[in-house]
Amino acid sequence: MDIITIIVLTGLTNLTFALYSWHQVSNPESHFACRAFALAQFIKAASFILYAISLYHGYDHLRLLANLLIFIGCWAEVRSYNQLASAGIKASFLWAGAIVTCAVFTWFHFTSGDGPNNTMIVTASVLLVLPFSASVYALYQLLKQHPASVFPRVLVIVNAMIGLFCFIRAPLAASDSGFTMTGSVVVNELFIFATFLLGLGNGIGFIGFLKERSDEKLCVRANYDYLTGIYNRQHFERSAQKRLQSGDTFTLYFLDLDKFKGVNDRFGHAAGDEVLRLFGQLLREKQERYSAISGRLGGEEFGILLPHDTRLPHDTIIEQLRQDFASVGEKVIGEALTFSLGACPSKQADSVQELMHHADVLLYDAKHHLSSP
Ligand SMILES: Nc1nc2c(ncn2[C@@H]2O[C@H](COP(=O)(O)OP(=O)(O)OP(=O)(O)O)[C@@H](O)[C@H]2O)c(=O)[nH]1
Repeated sequence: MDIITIIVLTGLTNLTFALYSWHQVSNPESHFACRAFALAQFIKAASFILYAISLYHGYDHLRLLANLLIFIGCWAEVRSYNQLASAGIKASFLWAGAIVTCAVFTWFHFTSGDGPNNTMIVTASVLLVLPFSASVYALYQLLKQHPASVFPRVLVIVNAMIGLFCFIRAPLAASDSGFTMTGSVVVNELFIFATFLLGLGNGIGFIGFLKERSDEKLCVRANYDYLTGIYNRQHFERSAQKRLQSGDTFTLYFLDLDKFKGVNDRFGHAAGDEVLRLFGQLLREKQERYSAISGRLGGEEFGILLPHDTRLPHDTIIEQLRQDFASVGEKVIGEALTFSLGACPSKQADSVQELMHHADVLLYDAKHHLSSP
């Protein structure tokens, strides 16, 4: 495969990533860095296609333009990684980087004589080390934030390797006057091909990372209650069913906040939300401390599944919860709040639905008792 073909392929690959990322911009789950990445890929795609045309026809000034677009595309890519990782690279640094690299390259282009000579390869290779170093810095921040994800690792390696290749290519080109883009230096073809493969890894790494994040967000949305951060009803029931099937013994408690409508009516919906949020937090603490499962089952209805081997007796845990909830009420609305509950031990039912039904009947009795004079 000759150099021009590889460059065209690189441009088409960039174009594919650009179109995909651009399509993702309208997806509400996607990261806002998608737009910057799409823009960078469009610029790079244009630069590689122009570069191929300039080599094919021998248009020097078109090649200068293509080279400048490559620099701008690489700095635009740094911007997208910077946004993705919130790495804190200032916009002024990116602008300065782009302007300086473009200016230096243009100067060399007009002073080193015509043609795709090796001085230009040396200059481009050296200058490209700068944006790739900045990319590695931003992506390393991303890796630190998401150490379990494979994609930031791939991105760091890929960008470090491209930077390294540029670094190695510069002295090789400088020491061999035949090392040009139009000459058939195998080493240069290998460099260009490796850069193409690495560019492929770059796009896959970025898109893979975005996909992983958006899947994670969807998973959280599907399984957790947005207000309290604990499981939603569906996930609570599923988790409880798993415990039941695995033969664990536990008691399921159905908790309903008392006179909650009054909280909303007298203190406003925001205060009501805050009470719900803090109650969810209390349940989450119990979940973490006692290997329990807690969930919001409906508006002001909650569930907690307490295993039978908890350090403290269940009565004590529930009493603590009552006291903590009273304090939440004091804090948010200046009055102690209470909840009613119904409980059902796991051995009394074969399914979670049955367990919840029994607990609900007892809860109803408790509520009825509460509202009776
Ligand atoms: N602030 C807020 N209120 C909610 C939310 N979901 C449900 N509610 C309110 O919870 C209240 C539940 O009212 P009721 O079912 O009458 O319950 P209650 O007032 O606690 O009465 P008892 O259960 O009989 O003590 C309604 O006013 C709902 O609007 C929510 O996400 N935020």
